[in-house]
Order: sequence, then C-alpha cells, then structure tokens
Amino acid sequence: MPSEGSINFFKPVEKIGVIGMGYVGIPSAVLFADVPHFKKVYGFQRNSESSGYKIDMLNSGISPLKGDEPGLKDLLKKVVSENKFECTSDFSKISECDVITLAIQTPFKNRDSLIPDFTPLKDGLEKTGRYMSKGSLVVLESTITPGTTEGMAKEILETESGLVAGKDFFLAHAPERVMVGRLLQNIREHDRIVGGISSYKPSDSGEKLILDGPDSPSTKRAIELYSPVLTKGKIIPMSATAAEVTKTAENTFRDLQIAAANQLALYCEAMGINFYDVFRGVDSLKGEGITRAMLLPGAGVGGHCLTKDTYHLERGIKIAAENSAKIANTGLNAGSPDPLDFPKGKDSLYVLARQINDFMPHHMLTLTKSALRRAGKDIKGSKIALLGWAFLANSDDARDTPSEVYYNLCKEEGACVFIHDPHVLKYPGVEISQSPEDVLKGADAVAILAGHREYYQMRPEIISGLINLKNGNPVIIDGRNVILPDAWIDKGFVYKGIGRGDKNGHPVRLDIPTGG
Ligand SMILES: NC(=O)c1ccc[n+]([C@@H]2O[C@H](COP(=O)([O-])OP(=O)(O)OC[C@H]3O[C@@H](n4cnc5c(N)ncnc54)[C@H](O)[C@@H]3O)[C@@H](O)[C@H]2O)c1
Ligand SMILES: CC(=O)N[C@@H]1[C@@H](OP(=O)(O)OP(=O)(O)OC[C@H]2O[C@@H](n3ccc(=O)[nH]c3=O)[C@H](O)[C@@H]2O)O[C@H](CO)[C@@H](O)[C@@H]1O
Repeated sequence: MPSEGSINFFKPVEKIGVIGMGYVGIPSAVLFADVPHFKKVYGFQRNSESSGYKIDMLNSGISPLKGDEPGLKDLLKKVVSENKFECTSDFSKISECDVITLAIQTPFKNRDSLIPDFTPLKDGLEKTGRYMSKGSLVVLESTITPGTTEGMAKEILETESGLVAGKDFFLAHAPERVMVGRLLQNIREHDRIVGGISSYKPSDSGEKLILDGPDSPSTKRAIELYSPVLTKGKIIPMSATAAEVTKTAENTFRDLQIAAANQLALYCEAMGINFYDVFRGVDSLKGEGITRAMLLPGAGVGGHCLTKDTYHLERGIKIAAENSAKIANTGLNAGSPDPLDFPKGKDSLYVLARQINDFMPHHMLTLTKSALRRAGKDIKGSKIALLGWAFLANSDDARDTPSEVYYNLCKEEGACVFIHDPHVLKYPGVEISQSPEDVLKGADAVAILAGHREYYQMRPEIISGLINLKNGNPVIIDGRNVILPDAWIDKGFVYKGIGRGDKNGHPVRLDIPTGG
C-alpha cells in the first residue's frame, strides 16, 4: 500500500467488483469486463426477493433490464463466455477486488419528506467495508447528497474495515449520467466526472499538505479505472464533493431552465401573447456567446432525475451549514458565520423552480375547467380523455409522471378520467388504454399531457366524430404544444394551450353540428 498521499500505486487494477446490478451497474460492469487488462469483474447483487432473479439471468448472459439497450445483449454474452464477468451474491469475493464500485438505488422515502432513503446504499457500504482489502479503491456511482462520500460513506467504510480512507484505501465519487435506452453509449461517450476524497502528505517542513481534487491519489486511482472505458468522453477530475454537486447541479439547472420557460408561458397566457413567438425572438439572439438556452413549457416535469436531484443539492448545503455550525460551537473558530451567505428569509431559487414545475399540472386543471366553462359544461361529471401517461415523449417511463397529479386533481373535481398511452401499458392504480377510440368516445374534454408522436397525427374532424358533441362544444387542452390551434377552433373546439395567450381567449363557434 503506498504511503499516505503517495501516488505510486503498487499494483495495476485487475479485479473489479460492481455492487448493484441495475440500469447503471450492469452496463458499467460489462464495460469494465471488456477492457483487456481488467482480468475479472464481479457483479454483486443481493439475493433479494425483488432482484435476486437477476443473478442467474446475468450468469446466463441474459440482461434483466427492460427495454432495448443497444449493444448490451451481445457485450454481456461476450464477457460471460470469456469468464470475465460473473454475477454473485457472495460478497466475500469483494476481498479479491482492487476496485469496488457501488451503483445502488438512492430513492427518496416519499415525495413530501424528500429525504433520501440511503438504506440500500448503507448496506452496500457495510458489506464493502467488511470485506475490502487494504489498498483497494471504492467508488460511489449512485446519485447522492453532496457531502456523502467524505461523510457517511467514509465513516461506514472506515468503521467496518478498520482502515483509514485516503491512507489505507482510496475513495471517490464518479456519478452516472446515463439515459435508459442508451446506457453503453452514454458511459463511453459522456465526459466522466471523477472526484476523489482529500488526502494528506507531510511536507518537507513537516506540515500536512492537502492532496485534493486532481491531485488526490483517490482521484488518480479512479482515473485509472474509468479511462479505458471512455471512447469519446474525457475525464474531468475534481474533489469528491464537487463531483456530487456537479451531478445534482446539472439536473437542478435543467429543472431551473424548464421552470423559467413555464413561468414565462404563464406570463404569456396572462398577457394574451404566444410564448412560441417570444421563444423564437429570444432564441434569435445567437452568436458571440450570448445565446439564451430557453427550454420549453409543458404540463409538468416528471422522471427520476429532475424531480429529486434539486433536493439532494439543497440537502447538501443544509448539511454543510450544520457541520459548519458544529465546528463553530467547538471553539475552533467560534462564532464563524453560516457558510452560506444568501438573502435572508428568501427561498432557494432552485426550490422555487421545483414548485413552479410542480404547479404545471395544476395549471392544466385551471385550463381544463376554464375551457369546459366556455363550452357551458362543469368539470364535475365531465368525461376527460387524458392522452399521455409517460413523463417523457415517446417513452414508456412513467416515474413521477405529472399526468398522475393532473389525473388525481380532475378526479377530486368529480370528473371521469380515461387514460390513453401507446407506450405505458400498465401503472399501479389506474387503467391505461391503448385504444384512442375507447378513451375519446363520448369525451367532453381531451387533455394532452405527453408529446407522444402519435398525438401529432390527430385530426380535429376525426376526433370530433368520436367525442361527445351532443351537449355543446368539445374541448381540447394542449399541455405539450402538439396541435395547431386554428384547425381545432375552426371545427368548433374550445382550445386552451400552455403558453398560448394569443389563442386561449378565442371566439367560440356556436354553430357546430351536434351529430345525429
Ligand atoms: N437509471 C438511470 O437512468 C440513472 C441515471 C443516472 C443516475 N442513476 C443513479 O444510479 C443509481 C442506481 O440507479 P439504477 O437505476 O441502476 O437502480 P436500480 O434499482 O436499477 O439498480 C439497483 C440495484 O442494486 C441492487 N441493490 C440494492 N441494494 C443493494 C445492496 N445492498 N447490495 C447489493 N445490491 C443491492 C438492487 O437490487 C438493484 O438490482 C441511483 O442512485 C440513481 O439515481 C440512475
Ligand atoms: C443522466 C440524467 O440524469 N439525465 C437526465 C435525463 O432527464 P430525464 O430523463 O428526466 O428527461 P428530461 O428530458 O430532462 O425531461 C424531464 C421532464 O421535463 C419535461 N421537459 C423537458 C424539457 C423541456 O424543455 N420542457 C419540459 O417540460 C419533460 O416532459 C419531462 O417530464 O435526461 C436529460 C436529457 O434528456 C438530461 O439532461 C438529464 O440530466
């Protein structure tokens, strides 16, 4: 084992353990296994009721992941047949590994508390600490609250192993930035953020020199691990905490950009103008590095990433302030101010962005009720055709979907809601139809919640033939800018669209045929 802070590793990385055979761990493990000079990769998977089945599947060269992952099937078969990858629930094999990476889920306990449930991750860290050898590198790939690597993870590993982080073993955070559907490509091509913990080495004068970020031996060891896997991507070294903030901030900023578009859309509606005119205008200011990356407004923000990573970041600064206060109280630097200087009593901009994005399904309800009123109907007792349950266009992923919020709000108002989605076949607690006719027949209102390509094909004359014309004008609410308002207004629809202040107050045709 190198002396404290030394960067001369005594042996190259040969055996790797990846804990957590999921969307992140499986592609990560098979890519490591395909590197010629990495001799063996163990995929550690606990033999739980919900996921234990993966062990035999993986050892048979079959991926347990849903959906198509280009290249994964063949690569998995290859590394299994070469005996370079083996899935196991025998965690004692961790002792053979030079490197252990943890790709374990880090969900929030519930949408309200927004406190992460680190139970599975802590279990993975305890097993790692129990079996890891001196000189090994531990890397957390899970999305975690900033401060976790230098904090909770380091504490658990040191307690379980009796070793000292940064001296007897290396510790880093290398967050995953993959998208389901292109896991291998993303790992190979995205730049890789690598953040090792700080180490210390004695200077000639006997003082302790801090080796941090790119100079940290843990960072350097992690670079040795990830470099052979990258094709287009390059390594971006930094400190462990900076790596944690990078991961959570990249999604926080995307959420913020979407919230900015949503707020502007609400302003445009209130001022009777078309958001998309303003979008084109603002977007035209390009060149000289002065572009404004404006994103698009919509019926809300769903998914596993953007709905949570802001709260990881917020929790990270809260913990940093608490830790600072603890030091302040120990008299080391008594009375030191709160490390965060921020306008007193003001909410975080990022939390406000989350609140604006979470408001959008509520705005969809406002538009629905207003349109039904203009058609002389009450939402209570109305039939609403909800088009699009997935949180993302042309996807079957419905995690944290805004459609569920809108659905529950309409039900609370006494509406009967029928759901259509061509990609999401089932979801707990609701029925989802793949037949547009069944959902649209007799509907008083059509609400578009996801921008699936199928919905761009809808024609007003076809839809009006299906829905309920007998008691007044049909209604359509467009949450994803899918339809052209005039064509539908001409057919007698009452139209409302997010950001469409220029059309939301359109005159309503009263001479529509109510059908035979
Ligand atoms: N899925 C994505 O697209 C994606 C993208 C970026 C980041 N991430 C992050 O990566 C992490 C993993 O996400 P995922 O989607 O791969 O999760 P997942 O649920 O698909 O896989 C986690 C796996 O770990 C196993 N596991 C849990 N606790 C364990 C333990 N103590 N010991 C051994 N195995 C254990 C589970 O059984 C499961 O098989 C999360 O923090 C997530 O936020 C995921
Ligand atoms: C590795 C990782 O963490 N990757 C993340 C993942 O994020 P994701 O899977 O959650 O997908 P997103 O595209 O972010 O959409 C989220 C929701 O926001 C709505 N939305 C979107 C854009 C817009 O202009 N207006 C909107 O309203 C949309 O309908 C949906 O509900 O992939 C993104 C690249 O796709 C990445 O950038 C992002 O880091």
